[in-house]
Amino acid sequence: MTKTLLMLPGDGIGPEVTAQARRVAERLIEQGLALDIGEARFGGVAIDADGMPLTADTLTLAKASDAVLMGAVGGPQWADQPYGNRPEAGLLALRSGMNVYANLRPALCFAALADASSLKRALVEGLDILFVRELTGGVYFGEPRGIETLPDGQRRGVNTHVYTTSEIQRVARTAFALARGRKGEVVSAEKSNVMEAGLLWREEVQALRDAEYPDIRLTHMLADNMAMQLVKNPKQFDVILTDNLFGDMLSDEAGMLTGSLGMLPSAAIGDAGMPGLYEPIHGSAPDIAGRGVANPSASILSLAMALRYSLGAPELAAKVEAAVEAALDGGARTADLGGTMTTAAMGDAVLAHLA
Ligand SMILES: NC(=O)C1=CN([C@@H]2O[C@H](COP(=O)(O)OP(=O)(O)OC[C@H]3O[C@@H](n4cnc5c(N)ncnc54)[C@H](O)[C@@H]3O)[C@@H](O)[C@H]2O)C=CC1
Ligand SMILES: CC(C)CC(=O)C(=O)O
Ligand SMILES: [Mg+2]
Repeated sequence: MTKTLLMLPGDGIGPEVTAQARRVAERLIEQGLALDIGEARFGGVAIDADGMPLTADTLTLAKASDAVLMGAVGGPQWADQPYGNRPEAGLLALRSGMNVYANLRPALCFAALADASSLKRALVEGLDILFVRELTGGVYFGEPRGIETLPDGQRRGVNTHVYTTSEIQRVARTAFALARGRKGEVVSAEKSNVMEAGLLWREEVQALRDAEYPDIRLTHMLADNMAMQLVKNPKQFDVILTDNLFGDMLSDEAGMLTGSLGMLPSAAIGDAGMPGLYEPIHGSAPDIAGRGVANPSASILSLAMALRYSLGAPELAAKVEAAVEAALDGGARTADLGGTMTTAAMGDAVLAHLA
């Protein structure tokens, strides 16, 4: 049966990198993949055209698709929007609306890029970490939130870091299940020493492991220590389970271990059979947008994750990943990787291995 992919290119470098992922998807369609590709406005461009970053129609389309491939949203043009109408608020609403609570962020160091990392080759060669980040709860979503003016004239900004048992359990189940197909190890990161929500996280993850996944080796690590351990000895980690905020920061840090933030894809998934949301972990990169120099690898690798987790084509996912690896082995490099290739030339280099 023909599957459907909704593309949401978004802002900044989003349209530039998703254009290359689209070329890859179109090549696979030429080769027999049964896939319909649609596209909709999302983020800042949707604010400009429709007055809001995520219209009800776009959310309906996303939920009716098998997979959504998002570019990136945000930029200085929309900095004066009311907070709840910013491009980034649209992304939070999309994640929440699709109920994609588990964000898989693989940090894989391709052999050809071991010298592109800011760490020494020996520390990153063969690196293969899978972050499982909680995506629809925690401090990005907790209530109350806002900025208020106090009686004495000071202003007070409030966000609430909050988790419930079920929110912790469902993402932890995803991490444990994925760990069974890897090394059977999970390290869970929180700040249980200073945050009650972190203590609850630790207790619930441990209880779930004891009750349902006794075969998994679970350890707990405070998130600040993990930030340090990731640059000291990143290969000690296999699956990392963490919350929305710490997962956001720790996975960007891991991006540099692999050579560039422009290499890291992600998959946001929910309950079995529901559509997934796929996106690079990077943002809209206003500093390089419009110049055609962004690295499209993370977007192409996000398409591969969509093929694996939502489009029923794991063999094509592996084929796309192998094509990216072959392009890198052949010397293909955008500026972030120390090269001079344009975004489109990098796309060409990947397509050359998908003949
Ligand atoms: N998922 C999303 O849509 C996200 C959106 N954002 C938004 O993006 C905007 C910019 O945020 P920043 O903090 O600058 O983070 P960013 O991830 O956009 O950029 C950080 C740095 O990495 C570089 N970079 C990122 N992706 C790259 C790529 N594919 N190729 C080469 N270089 C790349 C950028 O040029 C920049 O120097 C903000 O409005 C932010 O809110 C940030 C993160 C995620
Ligand atoms: C809502 C996003 C802009 C947050 C973020 O940086 C991310 O999810 O990686
Ligand atoms: Mg981020």
